[in-house]
Amino acid sequence: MKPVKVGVCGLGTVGSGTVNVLRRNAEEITRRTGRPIIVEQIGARRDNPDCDTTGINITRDIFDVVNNPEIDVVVELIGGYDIARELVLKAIENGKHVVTANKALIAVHGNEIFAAAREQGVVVAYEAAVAGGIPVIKGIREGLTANKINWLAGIINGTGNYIMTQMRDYGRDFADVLQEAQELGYAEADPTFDVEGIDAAHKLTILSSVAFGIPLQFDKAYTEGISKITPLDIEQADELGYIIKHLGIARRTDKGVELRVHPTLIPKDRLIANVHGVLNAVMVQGDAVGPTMYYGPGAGAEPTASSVIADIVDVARTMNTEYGERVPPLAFTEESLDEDSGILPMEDVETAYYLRLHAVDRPGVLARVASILSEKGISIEAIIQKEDKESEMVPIILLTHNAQEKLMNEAIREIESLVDICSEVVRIRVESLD
Ligand SMILES: NC(=O)C1=CN([C@@H]2O[C@H](COP(=O)(O)OP(=O)(O)OC[C@H]3O[C@@H](n4cnc5c(N)ncnc54)[C@H](O)[C@@H]3O)[C@@H](O)[C@H]2O)C=CC1
Ligand SMILES: N[C@@H](CC=O)C(=O)O
Ligand code: NA
Repeated sequence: MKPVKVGVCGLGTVGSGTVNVLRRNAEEITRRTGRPIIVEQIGARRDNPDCDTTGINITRDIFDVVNNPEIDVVVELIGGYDIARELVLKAIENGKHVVTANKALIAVHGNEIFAAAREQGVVVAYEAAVAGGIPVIKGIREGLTANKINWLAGIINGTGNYIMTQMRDYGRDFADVLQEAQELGYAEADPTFDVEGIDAAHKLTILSSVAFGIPLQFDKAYTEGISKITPLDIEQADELGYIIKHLGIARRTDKGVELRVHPTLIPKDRLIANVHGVLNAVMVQGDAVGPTMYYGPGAGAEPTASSVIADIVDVARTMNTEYGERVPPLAFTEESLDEDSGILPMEDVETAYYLRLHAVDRPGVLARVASILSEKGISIEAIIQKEDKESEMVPIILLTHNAQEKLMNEAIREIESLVDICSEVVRIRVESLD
């Protein structure tokens, strides 16, 4: 059968992984696809020593690839927002199918890109954009199609999980581990995207759309990173029976959709609490199936290539069908996307909290803190007051029951204004995930 001709734009970590795996497993892939998939052209600023490109046409201008009439599928692996958007829109205009690993692009410009793809009748596939090698988009979009999905929660940034695991298990320094994650090819070009939760928010935005059938709304996601997590909080959480993980959480409530990324205490006995290193996991709760979890490598050259190539194969299988016969890009038909389903402001979210205060060791401090919380209707589940014979200051750890974020913000402001409280209150949200 006629081969499918692919043009790869960007020959960094994922680009080289994709070319290497496509070539190494060519025979196996053809046995599945029924037709060969060949790399016709690569657009790259420079050669990559990790990738043998012998016999492949290389151009330094990625727009040569989208304008090449021979090419059926453009694979966008340059990353970033602006040039990637221009490249993908041009490819679509030229009638090419597109495969991308770029979550920033899909989360921010996806609504525009999918509309353009529909207009042209082409596919834009993005499995690699969420949780690297885990086929979670396919899992939700196709495998869970019978379900009303109520919530999902995931460890969806490999770099962040790798850093937190290395810090907790080996006491390593944050900056050292981040540098290692960059060398391993896990981190984004701008690693603050990983550390400050922006990358996770991109992925959560995409997951919420395919799970709930809502337009992509990255600008409404609440985002908090991992840079403020301290060894002391990791230790205290452990004593209370919890582990701290950086989670993306999307939940449908009567008031709107929660879309939030932040460090979270989760009970140590949950399966997802044991997902460490560069591994990712996404829990998805469907009304028919119940709880499910998708687990595997969240970053890295070949794991990500695995998803990119799965998308290329999907395109190869469906490129000769009508647009309406294919799985819609966001799982729900475009007409049925719920435009009115608002994202809940963070102040309206309800969750439980871990609070750590530093107080002067004087009688009555704890009572005053408890009274502030109680006036806001926030009830306390557990308190640990540490003794420190060498200091007048003591750490106090509180676990609360569910409370509205707005009321918790007010309570924290009042607690911080007490004369016996010596520093900012540390607040980490707590989720039971059951
Ligand atoms: N590294 C990973 O584990 C994963 C990365 N991704 C996504 O995959 C995409 C690529 O990521 P990586 O391969 O890690 O990045 P990378 O930085 O290793 O590779 C990007 C390559 O694109 C090239 N490039 C950028 N702009 C270009 C232009 N205008 N013309 C020609 N070449 C250009 C760069 O020189 C670089 O070689 C990004 O969107 C990233 O978010 C997704 C999942 C996992
Ligand atoms: N930088 C990302 C790469 C995969 O999406 C991560 O670390 O998860
Ligand atoms: Na994936």
